Amino acid sequence: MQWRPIHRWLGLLAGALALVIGVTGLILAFFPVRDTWRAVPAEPGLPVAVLAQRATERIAGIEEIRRLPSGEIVVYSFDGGQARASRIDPANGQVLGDYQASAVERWVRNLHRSFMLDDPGRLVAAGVALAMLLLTFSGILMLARRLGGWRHLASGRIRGTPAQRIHGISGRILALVLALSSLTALYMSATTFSLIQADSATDPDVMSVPGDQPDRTVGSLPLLRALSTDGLRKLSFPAADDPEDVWHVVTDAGDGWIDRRSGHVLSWQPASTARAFYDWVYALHTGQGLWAWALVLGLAGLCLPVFWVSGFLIWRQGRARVPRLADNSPARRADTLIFVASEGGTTWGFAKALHDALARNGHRVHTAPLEQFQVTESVRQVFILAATYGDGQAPAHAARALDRIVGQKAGGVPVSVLGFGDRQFPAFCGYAEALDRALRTAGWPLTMPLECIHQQSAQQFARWGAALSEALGETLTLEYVPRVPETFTLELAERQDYAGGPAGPAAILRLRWRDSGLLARLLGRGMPRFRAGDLVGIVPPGSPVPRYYSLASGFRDGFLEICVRRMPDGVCSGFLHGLKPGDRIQAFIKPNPGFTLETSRRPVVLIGAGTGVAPLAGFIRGNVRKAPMFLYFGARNPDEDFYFGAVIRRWLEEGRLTALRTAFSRIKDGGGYVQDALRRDADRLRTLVSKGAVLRICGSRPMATGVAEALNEILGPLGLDVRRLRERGRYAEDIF
Ligand SMILES: Cc1cc2nc3c(=O)[nH]c(=O)nc-3n(C[C@H](O)[C@H](O)[C@H](O)COP(=O)(O)O)c2cc1C
Repeated sequence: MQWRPIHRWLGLLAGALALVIGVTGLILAFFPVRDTWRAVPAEPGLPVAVLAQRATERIAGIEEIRRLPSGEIVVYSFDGGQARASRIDPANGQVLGDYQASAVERWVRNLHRSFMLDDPGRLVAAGVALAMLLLTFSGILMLARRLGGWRHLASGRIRGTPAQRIHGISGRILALVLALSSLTALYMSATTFSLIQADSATDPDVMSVPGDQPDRTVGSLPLLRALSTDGLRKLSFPAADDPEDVWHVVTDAGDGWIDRRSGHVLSWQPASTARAFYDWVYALHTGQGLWAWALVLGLAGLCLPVFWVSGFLIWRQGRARVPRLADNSPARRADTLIFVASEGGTTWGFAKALHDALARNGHRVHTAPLEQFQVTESVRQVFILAATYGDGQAPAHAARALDRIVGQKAGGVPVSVLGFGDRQFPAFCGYAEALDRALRTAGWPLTMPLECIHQQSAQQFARWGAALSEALGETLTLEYVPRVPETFTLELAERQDYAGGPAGPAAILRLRWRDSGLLARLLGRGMPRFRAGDLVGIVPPGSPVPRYYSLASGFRDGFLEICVRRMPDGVCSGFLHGLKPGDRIQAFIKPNPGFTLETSRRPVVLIGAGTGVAPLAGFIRGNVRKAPMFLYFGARNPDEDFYFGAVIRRWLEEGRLTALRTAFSRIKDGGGYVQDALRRDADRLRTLVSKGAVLRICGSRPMATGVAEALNEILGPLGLDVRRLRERGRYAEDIF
């Protein structure tokens, strides 16, 4: 089932009406709280007879006494030609004031129940409740999928634009409340339209036995003396002008009818389960008598506008991410098909480059989302470009695409898969692999073997393009220009320069941003939240291609810090090294969810070399809770390239860093390389890993390979290795 379009369209349409229901619901939730606040409840165990006796002594012409869910006692009377409803003090029957729902309350309630349109409006409101139920259900399914399965639903970190995070986080918190509100609303609508019977019992045919005796006083009626006010709902008095009329008492336990003269119980009907159920449904929906729950309901009402606006923004942002394909041939006429599975939209950029290159060569190319996979007669070749999400799963829109592909009979047309993923994740390009496996098993031929592109590498894509050119025997020029997301301005606040040794100088740059306001943030235009270990993309002047640097600070630190080595002929590093305090640059954030650290009390082992220490320094800086953190740092010479050295020592004193082990390769007795430092500390590392430690490695590829080899040796006795730690999400690398 394709939940995304259902969720989107229901959300946009029914969501607008749900706004009215949400806002009025928020206002209505206030009344149960006020009622509970105002109520003067009866003392526990007060017999109904005593309460009624006290009331009759103070008020003439009583017709009915009600106990409201808030505990308030209200007496309805008719005296001197005037009907009144009075709140009384059950301790003495004294009138506390009139009881009347305010005009505002009635107006809001009518709007909430029926949009002021009586029965047709009630039907629409029921439709909205049904839509809300479907929205909650589809939203939770989509969220579970996005987070990599049901087990991550409660605790998985929701990433994305501020709108996506607001939508997901508030949805996760309130899904249950919204589902319950919708279900209870539907049940109540069904009883209103008599589709369900709320109370199956019918009143017995009873009357008071005629006679000359006078009426018994209410205080002397045995049933009412036995019943407690705690369970009272209402007590109807017999009409003065009808000698056959009876007392009728309604309690949580059941209904009783009493002879007005003898005081005998004429009939007792225990409360039906249907009524008890309806009462629960009513209380759950309205919060009547459950003031704390009413507050939760109010919060849910408040969230509806937030949902709607954030959902609308997500829809708009999603549309903006998919590039326009000027010459997309109709599927039935195309000779080449390109199918795309993408969550964040970047894979579409690669698809467009392939589409344009093939179209330039005279192919009739049709590009579409993967769930539309269908190979028509005119087709000669098919390409699938697929990103992986969650735990090796499909992007949400393509969740059912694999079933669809498996369900189709293999033809002779070659289908090639190009995967997009990130090596940080244990299931690197897991979805592309699954697609490729399914296609091969089904017998589809291929033009190109499966290739997996790491972190949207333009170079890797170009290499794949060159191989494709060769395989097709035609010259293909893939012009992939990364779509640079909306950028923001950063201003250099300060810089710290290091000699850096033979590899060239390096600098730590601290940059600041100007606050862009909430609206801009919601629209995805402001300074996004980021965490140490995420990446900042910087677009140097005169180049369309951004370069990425690991972040040594988090948003909460109030600045953005990176450590940049000046590369020979490096366009971006040269530009950054030329910056002076006060100079401005354009940048954007690229989340690096596989690498950033979740807050926990687990020990953390950080291993890095050279400028690779930057994100690790960011983790230590953010360790305000002082979880056990161990840094293994490798450099050449402490005087040249011990980046962050001074501040790391300070963090060590403050307890943000538990222990520091350094290895300097170019000085005498410096300790060699970082992997040598690991081997020297093997016992401690084994203890930490057996306590559940999480490892983060950052630096060059040769360093990462050396570290992985050393750790495999060290962890061997524990029956563990890097691969297994990676699979368990405890080992991640950031390699440059
Ligand atoms: C929340 C999240 C989960 C991810 N999970 C995986 C994964 O399990 N395996 C993988 O190889 N890549 C994973 N990635 C990386 C993306 O697949 C990769 O960045 C891809 O290029 C995104 O393409 P898109 O922008 O078209 O969706 C994940 C990215 C995010 C943001």
